[in-house]
Amino acid sequence: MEKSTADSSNQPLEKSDAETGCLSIIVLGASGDLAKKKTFPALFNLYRQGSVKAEDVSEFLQLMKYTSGSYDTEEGFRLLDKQISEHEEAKSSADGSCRRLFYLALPPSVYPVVCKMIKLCCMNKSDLGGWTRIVVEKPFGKDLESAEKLSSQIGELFGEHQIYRIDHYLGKEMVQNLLVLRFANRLFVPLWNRDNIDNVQIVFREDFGIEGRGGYFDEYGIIRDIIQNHLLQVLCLVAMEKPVSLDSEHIRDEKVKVLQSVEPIKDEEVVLGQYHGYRDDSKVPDHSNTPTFASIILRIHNERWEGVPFILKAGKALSSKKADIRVQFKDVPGDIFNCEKQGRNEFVMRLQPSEAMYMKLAVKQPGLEMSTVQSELDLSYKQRYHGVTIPDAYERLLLDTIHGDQQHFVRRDELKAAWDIFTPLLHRIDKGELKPISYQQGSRGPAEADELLLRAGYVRTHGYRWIPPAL
Ligand SMILES: NC(=O)C1=CN([C@@H]2O[C@H](COP(=O)(O)OP(=O)(O)OC[C@H]3O[C@@H](n4cnc5c(N)ncnc54)[C@H](OP(=O)(O)O)[C@@H]3O)[C@@H](O)[C@H]2O)C=CC1
Ligand SMILES: O=C1O[C@H](COP(=O)(O)O)[C@@H](O)[C@H](O)[C@H]1O
Repeated sequence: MEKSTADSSNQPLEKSDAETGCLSIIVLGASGDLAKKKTFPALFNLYRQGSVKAEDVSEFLQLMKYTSGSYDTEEGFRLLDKQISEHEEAKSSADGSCRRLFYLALPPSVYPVVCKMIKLCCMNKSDLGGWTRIVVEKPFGKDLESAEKLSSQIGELFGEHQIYRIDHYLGKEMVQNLLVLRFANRLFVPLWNRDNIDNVQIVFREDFGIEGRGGYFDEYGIIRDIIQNHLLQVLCLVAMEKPVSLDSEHIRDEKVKVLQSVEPIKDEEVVLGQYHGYRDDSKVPDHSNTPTFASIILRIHNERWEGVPFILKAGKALSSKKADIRVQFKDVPGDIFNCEKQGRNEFVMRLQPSEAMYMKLAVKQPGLEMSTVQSELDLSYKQRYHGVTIPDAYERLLLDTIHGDQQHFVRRDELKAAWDIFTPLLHRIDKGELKPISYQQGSRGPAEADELLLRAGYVRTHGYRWIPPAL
């Protein structure tokens, strides 16, 4: 554990394996939407799993204390500190160490002042060890400059080992599976490169619009909301080299290298959309230029990926709700079965809904004739892992923060490299130099996005029909 009590240098003073002692989780912004929808349900589920008899939500609620106060004055934070200290004294654990986890479910504009107040009033004071950690949510900045400013402000108060920048996609089962799949299977090792892979798609679709989040969404748009963080993090795990070990720094070192190898985005490789009716939201200006859909090709300039387009696509108010990664392989040279037109090999990982991975491939059509058909090797989690509950991303990530594991959190240089990629494009959209194309709600988004996909080299399978296996 890090002993950060009397440490003003922001460096970890001491490490030990023990993660014991009184734990206080302080949710700042407890009455907000994020806390209601994600943070408290995740905490309740963690509590329920760790306790034998706590099925009852009232037991969980009894563990909570609510304090209200202003974010920019010492008074409220002194009171908060007093309450945490009382709790720590009441619970005084065998080794006397105390752990304080501050979860900032707040607008980023107040992160600096809140962090300042925590540092001033609420740090772990136990002489016997423990730690103070800060969890921050996205959006972490609006562009490179604002993100760096925010990072510097928080970085003056806390060490990188104390800051946990959440990207909840890194807590999803199938996203966490990526490293295992790529590096624990000999099957994939020789294939995962430009010699065999033609193109990669990382797709997020939602079948509902902004639903009351117009104020937030119009300021950020789909690129800042989904692509610059969630989809780009997935891209890193798809494209990175094998890390030296599973140590969080080793993994993040490799992710940074991928991000730094991304080439500048070209205008002709971007399609933006805005759904018809978006501007009806009372908080959205009548002439808003904010995209609710974007399809963007990223190109990675390195030995493994030169020439392979990574198509990142995200949209709101579309015909379906899903998130998946689709890796399309090249054609087989010298096709003796004349099966090329039936479609290429594709490896698909569906992150949601219903986690699955499947490989689309050509097989002999069952029967007397020597003809081929496109079929699949299918690992559908519901069928294969019958009765297993897959934990919510926030549950895993909260547990990681308690265990001090930063593997699934975004490091400062990673964040900077991510903003580096998208800032020029975002600035041009903000200035109105690039305009979104209008699309109908419940559609696939602008037809131009499918045209871009074809131009990128994606070959669609026609006539493929999946028959779900019976349970
Ligand atoms: N284990 C499982 O659960 C399995 C499920 N299936 C299901 O079978 C169905 C077919 O699977 P699959 O072939 O992989 O996926 P799809 O046919 O849904 O998509 C394949 C590709 O074609 C694009 N596309 C889809 N519709 C259109 C369109 N009208 N015009 C242009 N492009 C389009 C998709 O883009 P975009 O991604 O943007 O939609 C994607 O790039 C899916 O519903 C899939 O979920 C298949 C195998 C296993
Ligand atoms: O971060 C966000 O993610 C959600 C989608 O999360 P998911 O886990 O349901 O895929 C999205 O609706 C929201 O706009 C965005 O801020």
